[in-house]
Formats: sequence, C-alpha cells, structure tokens
Amino acid sequence: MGSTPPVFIGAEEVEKHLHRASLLLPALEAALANFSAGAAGGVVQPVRTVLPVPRHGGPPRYLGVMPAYSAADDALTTKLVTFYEHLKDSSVPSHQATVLLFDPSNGTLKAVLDGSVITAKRTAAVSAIATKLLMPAFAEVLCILGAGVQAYSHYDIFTELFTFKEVRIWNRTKERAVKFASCVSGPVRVCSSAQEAVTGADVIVTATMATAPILSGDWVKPGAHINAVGASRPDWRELDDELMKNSVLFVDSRDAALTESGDVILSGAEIFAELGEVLKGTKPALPEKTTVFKSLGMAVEDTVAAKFVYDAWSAGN
Ligand SMILES: NC(=O)C1=CN([C@@H]2O[C@H](COP(=O)(O)OP(=O)(O)OC[C@H]3O[C@@H](n4cnc5c(N)ncnc54)[C@H](O)[C@@H]3O)[C@@H](O)[C@H]2O)C=CC1
Ligand SMILES: O=C(O)C1=NCCCC1
Repeated sequence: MGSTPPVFIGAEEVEKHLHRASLLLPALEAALANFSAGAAGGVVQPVRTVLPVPRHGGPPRYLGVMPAYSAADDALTTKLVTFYEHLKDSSVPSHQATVLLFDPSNGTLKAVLDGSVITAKRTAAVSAIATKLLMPAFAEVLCILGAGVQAYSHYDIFTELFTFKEVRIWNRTKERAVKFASCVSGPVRVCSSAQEAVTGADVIVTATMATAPILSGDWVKPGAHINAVGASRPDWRELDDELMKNSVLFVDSRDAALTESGDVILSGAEIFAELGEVLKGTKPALPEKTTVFKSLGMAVEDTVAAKFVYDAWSAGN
C-alpha cells in the first residue's frame, strides 16, 4: 500500500482560510512565549540558514531555510524563502516562500503550502502583538515606511485592531505610495519624505528593502513605538544609531538579532527583552518609553500559521 501523497495548498486557498491575519494572534502569542521559555517551551528552532546566491554585478539575492518544531502544536515545518532585491522590469515579488508541513510522528510530508501569504500575514500579526504591548496610550497616528507586500498586510491588521485618526505612508518611489493609498480601504496621507511621515507619529512600521538607515532618531516623537520589519542582514540598516541607542529594544529572538540584524549588531544597542518574555510576564513592556521591536521573522511563526491553514483546509475537505 503506497503512502498518501502530500496535498498542495496554493496562495488562493491559504488566503481563503487565513482571510484575516488576526486569526493567527492566539497561536502566535503562544508560540512567541513558548520560544522564549527555552527548552521548557518545546520550540526547536535554529537561527535560519541564509544562502547568498552569487551573481556578478547583480543585486543581493538570498535563499533562507527556516525549520521549526512546536511541541505545543505537535507541528513540524520548514519554510524555504527567497528574497531578491527587485530586478529591473521584473514582475516577480521580491519575496517568495513555500512551507513544507510534516507529520512529526513518522516524518511524512503532509502538505506543501504557499508561504508568501503566510509570511505577509504572520509578520504583520507579530508586529500587531508588539504594538498592542508597546505602543503609547492614546496612539493616534500610524506611519508606514515602504509600500510593498508587508506594508499592505500591516495596514490591514493595524487598522482592524487599533483606532488611528490618521495613517501616513512614505515610499522611496512615490508612485507606489500613491497606489497604496488608492488600494487600501481607508484614507491614507501620502508623504513626500520619510521625515514628514514620521514627525508626530505614535506608531511607525519600517518595511522596506533599505540597506542604509531610512529612519532617524531625530524625527521620532518621544514615547513612539517602532516595528522595524526590514533589514534582515547583518550589514543592512533601516534605523540609525541614535534611534537604536535611545530606545528600549525588543526582539523576536536574541540569537537571530545578534546574528542577522544590522540595526542591532552595527549600532551596538542593548537588547532589553524578547517579545515572548513580555508575553510570559518575565519582562515589562514599558509603553511609556520610546520602543523598537526589531522583527526578523521566526520559523515557528510559520509553523503555527501553516498548521492553522492546514487544519482549516482539512476541516473543509
Ligand atoms: N521581519 C519579518 O518577519 C519579515 C521581514 N521582511 C522584510 O520586510 C521588508 C519588506 O518586505 P516586502 O514588503 O515583502 O518587500 P517588497 O519588495 O514588497 O517592498 C519593499 C518596499 O521597499 C521599497 N524599497 C526598496 N529598496 C529600498 C531602499 N533602498 N530604501 C527605501 N525603500 C526601498 C520598495 O519601493 C518597496 O515599496 C523587507 O526588508 C523584507 O525582507 C519580509 C518578510 C518577513
Ligand atoms: O521571516 C521571514 O520569512 C523573512 N524574514 C526576513 C527576510 C526574509 C523572509
């Protein structure tokens, strides 16, 4: 008797079962806390392997390999994600991902899932978790720097969960920011400079492919909260030294931040806590201070998201 072949769950099906990123919040909060509990939390997750794809004269290109096992969910996955700086005249997204879901009891591959929707939604949901804990009371202005895939997923969950009076966007190429403002469901102010967008903002999301700082500490309102989502290589930056050194720094994973984050490594900023430690209550949130959540993205976030989608898909089949 042959074994059952793995199912393929494409982007449309993933979107159907994960129409709102907020559906992932309980599973992600638990996964972050379990991760930060060490061995007792039952998360097995090495820092991702990132393979450069060399090509003479070309822009940076990488393949990331992200395995994780979560005992609480009894779920085993690995995500394969390529991230390529946009090639000129390419319509291909800069990030493309696939998640492989295994049966942990026997090692059999059960499903191959589109990972791009999962990556967009779980990243935004984790930023929303950080924001709920770290943003100042009475936050009124949301500012998004970058107008790509992550900008859209962050807009969706932030406007679902929080009540901002104003949303602002800036992008290096203004056309993309204008397109963003015309595509999303609510009013958005398109700003001509990052400084204009940031000034007076209470919550800031940086989600660009920048390799040098685009956000300066000078511009940031004291007490604001920043979700720093881009700059996932040790020599890439989104935030300047002043902001990194004068904020309270939260990360998803200390090991990953000290291996992969140019903003952390090159500024020498001290890490205050992992988000999971705040969720467990072993570290305080300090929302009255200026706070930075440096997000790098963790494999276990993909594990719980893939399990969520697979379970919903299985229930409907
Ligand atoms: N922390 C996490 O869990 C994750 C982080 N990311 C990172 O988030 C960032 C955004 O990802 P996506 O929205 O998928 O990418 P995208 O390619 O869809 O959008 C990137 C945006 O950055 C802008 N941009 C490109 N180069 C720039 C530069 N040098 N300076 C300023 N802006 C620039 C582009 O105009 C574009 O609007 C990337 O750095 C990506 O690697 C992506 C997935 C997960
Ligand atoms: O967590 C992820 O997935 C990614 N993080 C940084 C950039 C590539 C994808």
